[in-house]
Amino acid sequence: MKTVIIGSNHAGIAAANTLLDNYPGTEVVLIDRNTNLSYLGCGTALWVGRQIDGYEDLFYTNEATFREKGAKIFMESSVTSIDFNEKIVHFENKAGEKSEESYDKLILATGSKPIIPNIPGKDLEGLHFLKLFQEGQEVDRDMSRDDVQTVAVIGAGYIGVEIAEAAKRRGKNVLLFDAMPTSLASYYDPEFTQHMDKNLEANGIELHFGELATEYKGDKRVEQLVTDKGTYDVDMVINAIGFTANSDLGKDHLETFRNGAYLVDNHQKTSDDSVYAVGDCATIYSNALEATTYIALATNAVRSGIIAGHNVGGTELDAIGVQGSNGISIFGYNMVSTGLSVAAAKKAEIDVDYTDYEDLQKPGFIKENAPVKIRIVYEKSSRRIVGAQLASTEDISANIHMFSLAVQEHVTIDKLKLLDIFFLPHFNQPYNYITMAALRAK
Ligand SMILES: Cc1cc2nc3c(=O)[nH]c(=O)nc-3n(C[C@H](O)[C@H](O)[C@H](O)COP(=O)(O)OP(=O)(O)OC[C@H]3O[C@@H](n4cnc5c(N)ncnc54)[C@H](O)[C@@H]3O)c2cc1C
Ligand SMILES: NC(=O)c1ccc[n+]([C@@H]2O[C@H](COP(=O)([O-])OP(=O)(O)OC[C@H]3O[C@@H](n4cnc5c(N)ncnc54)[C@H](O)[C@@H]3O)[C@@H](O)[C@H]2O)c1
Repeated sequence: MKTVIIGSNHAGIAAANTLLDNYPGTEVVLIDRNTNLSYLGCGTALWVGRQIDGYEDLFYTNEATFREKGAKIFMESSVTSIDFNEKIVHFENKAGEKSEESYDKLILATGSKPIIPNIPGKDLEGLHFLKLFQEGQEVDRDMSRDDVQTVAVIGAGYIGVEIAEAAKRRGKNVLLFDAMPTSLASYYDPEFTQHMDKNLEANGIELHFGELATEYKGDKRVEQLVTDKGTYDVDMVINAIGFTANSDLGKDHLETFRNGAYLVDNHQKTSDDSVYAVGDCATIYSNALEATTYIALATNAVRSGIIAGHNVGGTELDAIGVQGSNGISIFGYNMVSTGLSVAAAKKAEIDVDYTDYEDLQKPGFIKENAPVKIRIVYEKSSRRIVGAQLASTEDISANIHMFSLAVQEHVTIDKLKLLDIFFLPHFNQPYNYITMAALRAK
């Protein structure tokens, strides 16, 4: 059997490795238009902000590894069209030479693309996006210019907040804009984001929330950013207002979600029996929403690639859904969340309650210690946990995995009240904040 995989980043790589490692004799062809594969975008802000030495270690595999495993791989080759009836993929390399590959099964792993603000001045120099490795390089180069003193970041989601920190670490004046009244509004409730916002301000980032960019102004290069509330002199702009699915190749043939992502079943199969879709170009099932949705994360890309790989290889494997678990660490302030915030539940018309608690991570007699804030969100009628948020300068990140499982398994808030949680002063308190939050639930 021959499988063609379009897109060889996290999702395509996971699908290819699953097939090559578990199904000997299977024929795998990978096609990607980029020069590189496996770039961990999560490292861009660390590298641009000089928290790590360089970008070299942000790649975890390469073309040669796939060749050694027996795959055919075409880099710098763009798929231009797919004949879904004849099962042929047409592609073109950078020299303009056209080729084609037939398939028995096709895996679409074409990922996502940044949403481009469609406002006047969008073709000026000094405007950036942050998706590809090459875009990270351009941002890094621009930040190295002496005449770049003020950087505007539009979108205070994950990319925006991370790159704002990086720009500040590079000594720039940083202005951070978002349409919402706080940073990270898609992931946390205001009771949590207010702490991140204070943290950003305390570290010298100028916040402009509830403000919409309307125009970029400049001669050749951007010089001003105009919003609905003011005009700002800027030397560089980084746009980070979210991703949308890159489904150009199959959107006329396959069923799609409201944002254009390929609709997939729990085997990652699309509406065409021979075609699978994985990662950021596909939908995903949310256990919190109990519905199909879209969540662009590397973690989901890898898992969905594994699922498609096995199903294509001949082992039936069902996706178990996701919670969209995520985390961020900015100037030493750590936040993690899973499932739905109260605001997200409200938007999805799920009637929820929540329980909050705040305490020191460890007993008071331990010197290296800091407060932890927790919120657990649960559905009023069923009492199932639908989400959790934690924040602290302590590393509280691993707690969120348990809440992810709780959401996945529809555990009720009442089940959490007497859960056996160990105590050791080096790590936590006998009256654990998770227990205390659960006990306080209405
Ligand atoms: C700056 C940044 C930081 C991030 N941080 C995190 C994080 O900390 N944690 C996390 O979980 N996620 C993070 N993400 C999100 C994560 O990177 C994406 O969810 C992930 O890359 C999705 O993987 P993918 O393989 O589905 O798609 P993509 O990474 O978008 O890859 C798609 C591939 O398809 C190729 N392709 C597309 N069209 C064609 C075509 N026509 N022909 C040939 N090839 C094609 C592209 O060249 C690309 O290589 C971050 C993203 C960015 C940009
Ligand atoms: N730490 C992590 O896990 C991590 C890090 C980076 C990226 N990612 C993922 O990559 C994807 C893309 O990240 P992202 O930061 O671009 O998206 P995002 O969805 O996290 O944030 C986009 C932000 O832009 C704002 N926005 C939207 N339209 C706007 C407009 N017109 N003007 C001003 N603000 C506007 C939104 O309110 C939101 O806060 C996301 O799925 C994200 O979860 C994850």
